[in-house]
Amino acid sequence: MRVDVITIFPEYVEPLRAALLGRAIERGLVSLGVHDLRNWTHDVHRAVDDSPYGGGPGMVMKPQVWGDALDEVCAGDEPPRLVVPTPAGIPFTQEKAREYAALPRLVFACGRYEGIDQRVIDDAARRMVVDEVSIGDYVLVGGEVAVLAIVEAVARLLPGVLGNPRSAEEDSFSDGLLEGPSYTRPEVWRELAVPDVLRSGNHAAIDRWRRDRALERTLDRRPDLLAALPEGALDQRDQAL
Ligand SMILES: Nc1ncccc1[N+](=O)[O-]
Repeated sequence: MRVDVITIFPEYVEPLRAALLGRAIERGLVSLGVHDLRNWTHDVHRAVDDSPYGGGPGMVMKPQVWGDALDEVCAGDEPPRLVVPTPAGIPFTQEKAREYAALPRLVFACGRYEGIDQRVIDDAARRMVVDEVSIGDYVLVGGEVAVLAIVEAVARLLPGVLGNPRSAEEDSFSDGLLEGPSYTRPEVWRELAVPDVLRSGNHAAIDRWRRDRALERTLDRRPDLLAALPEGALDQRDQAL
């Protein structure tokens, strides 16, 4: 997979080259390009923003600069998926991460200030699929943090990136529920014991216990996820909980 990030703070996304993703890059599973948006400015001040039409606070990023940057970075036979992180976007979910993990190319446009001139999105949408996505209902200063989160969520799904591929299948959200509690040695720690069933060796009982804890936690913390489960996802026993 080829990932390109366009930002005015290229150093902000350098962490992508570390750890998990660093290994994926070394092994050629992901190739990463980071581009400084200011390379496409033409004035001595290297301006990337201007005041908003209609007034209002803050600044808007200029269409000409972004247009030239996207023309160059998105060039190629296969148009990339253009991902624009914004608090005004559709929710980025594990399902979206799985969708992106199947794509050959992702280009991330990191907006700062009050966002990017809408015509940049509208123009790009003439040539490629553009996703405006949000990683949460809060306002960050720019899209770079969202890119770190999205690229990590996607890269860990790529075959060969994670040591144990099963963990990607079994983590939270893979079955629509939150993951329940986990335990490791020692059996008792500060007078807190590991639930007996987990040491019973009875795998059917263990799976049942884990699903019950996941259902309870999801009901308690994210009832919206329960409501979103496909028809029939909960069996009789689940309903009883
Ligand atoms: N929440 C956000 N705030 C600023 C930029 C991007 C954002 N996001 O969620 O992708």
